[in-house]
Amino acid sequence: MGKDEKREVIIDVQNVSLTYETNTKPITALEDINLQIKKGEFLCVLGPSGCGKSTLLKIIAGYIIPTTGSCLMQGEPIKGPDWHRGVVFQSPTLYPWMSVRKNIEYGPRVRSLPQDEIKRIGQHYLEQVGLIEFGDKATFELSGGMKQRVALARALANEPEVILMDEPFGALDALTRVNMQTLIRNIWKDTKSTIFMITHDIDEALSLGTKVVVMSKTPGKILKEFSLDFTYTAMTNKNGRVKVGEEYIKIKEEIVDIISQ
Ligand SMILES: Nc1ncnc2c1ncn2[C@@H]1O[C@H](COP(=O)(O)OP(=O)(O)OP(=O)(O)O)[C@@H](O)[C@H]1O
Repeated sequence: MGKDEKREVIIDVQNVSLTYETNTKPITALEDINLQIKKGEFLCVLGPSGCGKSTLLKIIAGYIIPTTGSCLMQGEPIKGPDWHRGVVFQSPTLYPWMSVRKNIEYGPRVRSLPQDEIKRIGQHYLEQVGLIEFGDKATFELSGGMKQRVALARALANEPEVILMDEPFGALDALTRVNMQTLIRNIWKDTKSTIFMITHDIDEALSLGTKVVVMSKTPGKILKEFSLDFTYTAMTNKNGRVKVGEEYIKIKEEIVDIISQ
């Protein structure tokens, strides 16, 4: 038995299908999805455009309820959004009238935590995403990568059990993207959090994920799950990057074949 098999299941997606009712005809976005996310896992989801990745994330987040099947968090049905599941989207939805620090402190403030605890959390996550000098800036003064770091810190500030990310680095330039990947890997390692991340980038999935799930084109089904450890090699590599060897290339080619079927 591998170490992942012994871990506690946090999210359990059981026989989930989702059909959107539209003005013309119903659209079945997901069909019979079964997926378990275990504590401490970094799960990356890959699949062709429109295969239902965001729909699956929205079900786990509690934004939409499956048409059939169920989605459980620690054994309880997910009935709506909850701060135990932090969400980060491709375009950061920050509050422009609040400073960077206030954006990060937003969740703890809404949860009415004590003032000194709110300040401590704000400071801690500003530091963690490397924005300590930008706490008093307005969010419109930041670059795209910095905004995304604020969005990440804002999600982390609730210390959620699970972080759900939908293409979080999709709008960033290549260099910022690599830096963000290193940042998220380090945060995942330091906070021992559980991450569910959608990406279109196979290299990103392979270099971050401890598990990579590949979905079919619409209606989305899970075609294959890969358990990986490339992300651990990046942590020990001096340059912080994954070593691209024979095994990596073999898996990447297999994923390309599956996605382009
Ligand atoms: N609110 C909605 N109403 C109707 N159809 C929808 C809705 N949201 C998504 N769909 C449809 O459901 C299918 C899955 O969409 P979804 O956004 O989940 O896919 P995706 O894999 O995340 O796509 P992409 O990779 O392009 O972001 C698509 O056919 C899409 O058009």
